[in-house]
Amino acid sequence: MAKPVSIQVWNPNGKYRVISTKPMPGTRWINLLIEQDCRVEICTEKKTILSVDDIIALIGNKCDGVIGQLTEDWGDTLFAALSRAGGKAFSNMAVGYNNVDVNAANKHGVAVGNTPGVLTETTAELAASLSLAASRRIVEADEFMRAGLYDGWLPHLFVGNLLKGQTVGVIGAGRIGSAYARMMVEGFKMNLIYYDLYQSTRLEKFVTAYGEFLKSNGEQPVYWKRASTMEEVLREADVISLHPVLDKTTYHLINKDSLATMKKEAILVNCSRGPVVDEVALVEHLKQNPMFRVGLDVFEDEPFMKPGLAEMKNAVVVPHIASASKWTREGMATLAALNVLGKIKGYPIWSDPNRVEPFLNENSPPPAACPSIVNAKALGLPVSKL
Ligand SMILES: NC(=O)C1=CN([C@@H]2O[C@H](COP(=O)(O)OP(=O)(O)OC[C@H]3O[C@@H](n4cnc5c(N)ncnc54)[C@H](O)[C@@H]3O)[C@@H](O)[C@H]2O)C=CC1
Ligand SMILES: O=C(O)C(=O)CO
Repeated sequence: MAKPVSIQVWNPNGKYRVISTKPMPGTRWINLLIEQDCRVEICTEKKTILSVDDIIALIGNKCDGVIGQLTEDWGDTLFAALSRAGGKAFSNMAVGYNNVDVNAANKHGVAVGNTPGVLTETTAELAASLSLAASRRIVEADEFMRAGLYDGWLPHLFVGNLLKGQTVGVIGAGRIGSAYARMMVEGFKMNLIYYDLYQSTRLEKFVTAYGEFLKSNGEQPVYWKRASTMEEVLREADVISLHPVLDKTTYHLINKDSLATMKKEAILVNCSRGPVVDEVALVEHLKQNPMFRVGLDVFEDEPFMKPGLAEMKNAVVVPHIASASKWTREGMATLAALNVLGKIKGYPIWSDPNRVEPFLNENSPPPAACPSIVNAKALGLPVSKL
């Protein structure tokens, strides 16, 4: 058993004990909990990733709800501990919840929250940044400059790819994938090919309308295509960005064979989850194809990179920062806190997790609902009429 971890306490006399396994940005989330009679305990332990034992020590004998992080392993052991302590609510401070065993939560009657919507644009913007950084070799050029190697303009110096008129491929055209597609189509006049299990009519309508607008201005229009297989996207796209959930259908979706299907000079961006890409196969592909470039925010064995990746000049790597804008991170903290608070207070579940703005308006109290509970149906929780 790990020794008890250090904590900061807010509102010590609050009736409901809510734990946050990490300090989170902003103070609104703390105030919202305190106003509703919660004692808030924030783990201030220096170590970045808490173990299951650390979290069990935090939960203790009485705990009404926990706000946790995507780095934590929320399985049967933790849900059993939370349930024994009287807890009925857990929320990830993340939209992705592949670190959570939802069946185990169901078994112990614990509601599982996530934070959709508030990070859509921020994450899409990072995917767009990685697309540009990779296509225009920005990191390589920056390193070259700082190393004092620049001794004058040259016709061949850091020549990269023009995006305009090329095709952007999106795999997983949900909230973030669609936002990214729109940025790339509108911002760089790229054509779109996408693959998803579901049709994205709104995205298609957007590209059609933008194409018509360009045409009416005498410019080359843009086009969209919904691919019937992922391979079609891999074959046709010049820039491919991955935005599906991580589950058993998307594990190693990009592997040796799929990499071989892509164009030799293609750009691959991953802002979804590391295991969507077979990183060992990717390193080999980067070695064999120096004109193939990659922009990665996530890694298969975070916080580590597979051997060889750090040495690859044709890879841009950043440490899982896609949702890291101040507004988004504060909003994620608010949504996670309101998921836990709402369940503690017996509020119903917000009917549309794609429309969370009312919870984020700092000038008015949030609706009396849980913004997003992924196992609401399994637990038979009522839906808000608001
Ligand atoms: N790097 C980062 O910091 C961040 C990463 N994420 C990741 O992005 C993921 C997506 O987030 P949202 O767009 O909000 O979720 P979403 O649920 O709106 O979109 C996911 C899409 O993936 C599609 N999909 C599922 N299985 C698929 C398959 N086998 N092939 C193709 N498409 C498939 C779904 O139909 C859906 O349209 C999250 O689950 C999370 O893992 C999200 C935010 C920040
Ligand atoms: O929300 C998520 O799923 C993340 O990866 C962090 O923003």
